[in-house]
Amino acid sequence: MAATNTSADAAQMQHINAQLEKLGITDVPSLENVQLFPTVNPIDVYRAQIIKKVQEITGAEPKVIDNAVQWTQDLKHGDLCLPVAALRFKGKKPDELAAEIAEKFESPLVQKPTADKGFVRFFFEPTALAQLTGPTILKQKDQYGFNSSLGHTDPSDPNSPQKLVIVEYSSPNIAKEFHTGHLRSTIIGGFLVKLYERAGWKTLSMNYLGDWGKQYGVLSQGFDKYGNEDALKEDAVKHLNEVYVKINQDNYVEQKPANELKAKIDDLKKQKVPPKPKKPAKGEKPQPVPEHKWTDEQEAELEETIKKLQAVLKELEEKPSIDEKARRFFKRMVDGEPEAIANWQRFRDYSIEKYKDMYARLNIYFDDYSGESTVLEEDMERAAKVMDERGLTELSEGAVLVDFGKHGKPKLGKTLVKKRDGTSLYLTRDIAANSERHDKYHFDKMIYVIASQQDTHVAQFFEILRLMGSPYSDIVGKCENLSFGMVKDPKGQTMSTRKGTVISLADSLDDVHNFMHDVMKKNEDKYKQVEDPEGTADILGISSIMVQDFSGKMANGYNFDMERMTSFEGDTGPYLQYAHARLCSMKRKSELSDSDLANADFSLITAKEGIDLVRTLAQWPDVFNNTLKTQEPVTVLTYLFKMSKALSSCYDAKDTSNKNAKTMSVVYAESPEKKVALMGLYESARQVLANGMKLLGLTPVERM
Ligand SMILES: NC(=[NH2+])NCCC[C@H](N)C(=O)O
Repeated sequence: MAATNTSADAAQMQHINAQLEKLGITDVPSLENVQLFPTVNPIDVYRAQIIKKVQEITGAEPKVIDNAVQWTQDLKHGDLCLPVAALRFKGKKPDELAAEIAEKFESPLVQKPTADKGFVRFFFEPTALAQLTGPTILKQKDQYGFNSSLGHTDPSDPNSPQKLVIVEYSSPNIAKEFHTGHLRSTIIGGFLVKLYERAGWKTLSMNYLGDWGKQYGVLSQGFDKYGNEDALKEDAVKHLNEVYVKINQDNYVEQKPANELKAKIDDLKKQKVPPKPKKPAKGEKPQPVPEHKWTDEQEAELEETIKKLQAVLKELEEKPSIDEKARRFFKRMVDGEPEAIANWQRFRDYSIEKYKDMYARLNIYFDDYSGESTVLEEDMERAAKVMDERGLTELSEGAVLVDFGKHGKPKLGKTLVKKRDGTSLYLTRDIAANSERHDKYHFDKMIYVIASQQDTHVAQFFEILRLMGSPYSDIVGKCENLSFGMVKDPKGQTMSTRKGTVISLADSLDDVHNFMHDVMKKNEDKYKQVEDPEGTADILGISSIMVQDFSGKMANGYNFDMERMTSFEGDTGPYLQYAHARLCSMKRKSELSDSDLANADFSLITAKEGIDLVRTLAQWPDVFNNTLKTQEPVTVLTYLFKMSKALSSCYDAKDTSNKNAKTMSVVYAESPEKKVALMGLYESARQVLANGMKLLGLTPVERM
């Protein structure tokens, strides 16, 4: 859980004021509008300035101006821009108003703006921007860009209580494969938790294990037959999966004769019914109906055969099968029989232990391992009663179902909420768990990170909760479903356990690890200097997977392509890690300390490439705020690649504005002051890169 830093904002403001004073800039709007921004960053000073001046010129409300001012996609369109139509100003045409604002606008921080049709484009004074931004980043370090007041019930009061968000994610099924879908849920959920923490929320990571249902009755029988204590302790996830696969094969073989018989009977029954005439295609004449010319004896004979087969089937089905035994066993588990529960409990505990190892590799920790098994029968009973009282449910052949068509949502179809034998379902458990969590934690928001294949399931359970009325409907009002697209194989094919094409988490982590380790070993000198090469290879591998996952919108699927994601070229994890490690190496070689850099004179950064890098670094706080709105990791990632590109164009840039200036290389700097300034700039870039990477859940490496 995150903690807030109550005095941070005041301190930040003081620091910025001191910087401004040093720059001799006093006409900054007494910074009154800065209170619009919960956390103060240089970019906010510019916003405040623009708001103030635009207010003076147009008389528009500061809040309205604040909402209208946008950042630009490309620096050539300015640092911030104002689409004047968004001021909702009656009387003047947008381009006239834009021209008027550009004409009258004056500020020591901002150059003369340009009017571009209905837009006013603001370009910051580069020297002042560098002198404000660089020192701010070097001072705020791993806090730069984040906004810890948003998670408070009153963002302007750091002493007001923090809000709580529960993120439910990962949620694998015990004994079944931990597949790429679970991996995707895990890293997206991990990102959301970090995002909310950085915005000052209290967060709770919840893992809702698939650990209940008849399949655990199947598993128990499998363990009796194929289980091995040592293997269970060694790697429960792997072992239980093997056992589960074997017992399911047995189950399949066992049921094969009955299933074949069923198919045969269906086939015979079909023969009894005369074939239906085919619907004629457009323009075609109706075909004559083939005659059903069976004699009565033949009919009777067929009838007889069907009866015989049905008798055999009945006999087969009455033998206690694995399936039937599993059903009975599960019933005993539901009834809480200690003997029935004992094995299952061990399976669960050992599996969690193993999951924890895997999560640690991904830098992810859960506060609560709940699961389908933890949902209380009495809560499901209570929910069932409410559903009944509200007229939501109906009986159908002994089972209970909801027909959404009768409640204005025909698209959601029908769904079972209780089986004929009275046991609960996945859906029933989700319904009851929702309010249980609220009773336990009183969350302000809960986000379910679930694969899009389950969109209908989530839509159904949310809708049922809404229909159930208060308090259920109030609680579901605080819930969000974050649905993500499917991960496919490199050729874009669906991965399936049956086809043997599912990539398991452990295997894919090991594969990328090995790949990156081989890459590292190719450079012997560097390799020798890496303190923990195995650990570093792991981090690089995981970065590859995560960056690939975050490269598009979450709703879109992608192809799991080991070759592409591990490449050092293109927008990949290794590329970002390399950019970070290179900056670290530069700092080591410069032999400058943080306190040397604290005195960096950023006015010495004059090359266009350097200025553009500063301008990009100044945007980071806005990118963070925007990410909170989109909740999309790609918002962060796109920015980090843009920034890394601005950075790499600095490496061989020459300062054309200054005859004596050399390249932007720290080593060849023309004076000790310039060396410090350049290193200060690169260290600021490293800090922003690290902040962004960590927000995504990546661990930036110092050497590789
Ligand atoms: N509340 C939920 N239904 N969460 C999603 C659970 C995912 C489920 N265990 C699965 O692997 O498919």
